[in-house]
Amino acid sequence: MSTVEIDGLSAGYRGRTVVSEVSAGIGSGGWLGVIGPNGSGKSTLLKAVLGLVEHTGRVLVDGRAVSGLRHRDRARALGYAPQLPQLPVGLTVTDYVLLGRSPHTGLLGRETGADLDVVAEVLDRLDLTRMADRKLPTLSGGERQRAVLARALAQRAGVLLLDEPTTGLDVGHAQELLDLVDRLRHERGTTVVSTLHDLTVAGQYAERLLLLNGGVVTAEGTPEEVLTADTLEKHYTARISVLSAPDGSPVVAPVRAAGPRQES
Ligand SMILES: Nc1ncnc2c1ncn2[C@@H]1O[C@H](COP(=O)(O)OP(=O)(O)OP(=O)(O)O)[C@@H](O)[C@H]1O
Repeated sequence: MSTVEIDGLSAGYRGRTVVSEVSAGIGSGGWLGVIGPNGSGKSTLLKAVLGLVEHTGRVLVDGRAVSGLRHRDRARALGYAPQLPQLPVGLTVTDYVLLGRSPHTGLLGRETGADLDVVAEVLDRLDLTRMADRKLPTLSGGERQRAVLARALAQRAGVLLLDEPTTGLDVGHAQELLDLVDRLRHERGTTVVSTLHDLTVAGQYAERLLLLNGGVVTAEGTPEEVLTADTLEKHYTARISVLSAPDGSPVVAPVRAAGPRQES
């Protein structure tokens, strides 16, 4: 159960600003989807929320400035699954996911039975139990991606920051993972901020979407408000139709350029 307030957040690398003046508020148990074309600043925005890159502006979790939190408290408040994590080669899946428990372990850093229970539950929910003893480099891309998520979920933070969590996952595992995150938000009030490239999926899960282009917010609102053909064609430089799913949610369909088709 955590609220997040992002206030005038700008961020960049070596003096070059790549995210400018982003503000957004997310209520407890809310899901903000951050969308935008490649290089628009989505990952940088998540890293700035975590305080991992140079930034100005404020991020408040439950009214407390993230910049003022000690490392351990920050890790209890914010769980993070990066897009391209460095995976320690020697660790098994269980050892790696246990790292997510480190903000909760005692001074001696020893895990308890309760920590192991959390890890076992997360592995089960992400369909990783069969691989619990495997070394990370032996996993497929999609299995590795799920292990990264498992570690973030094991942190049991009030806020989850997920950077492209479904990259490399087949449609079934992607759905399973997003359904799991959705359940956490309903069961525990976990607040979610995620980047997502699949715009239809972004609209299915996020309550609100924030569209970045060139590091600035170019649209913000409900999926129905943001996922319009006009807005997407303009900001993605793409040909797009927005259809309506049986439940009324937007389906973003790319449209092939007119031209001769290869006949068989
Ligand atoms: N470590 C870095 N050092 C310097 N520039 C960086 C660094 N990381 C990202 N950038 C630059 O910042 C800009 C925003 O990158 P970012 O990764 O935030 O975009 P993104 O929207 O997440 O992109 P994608 O959809 O391709 O993952 C890009 O121009 C990128 O080249």
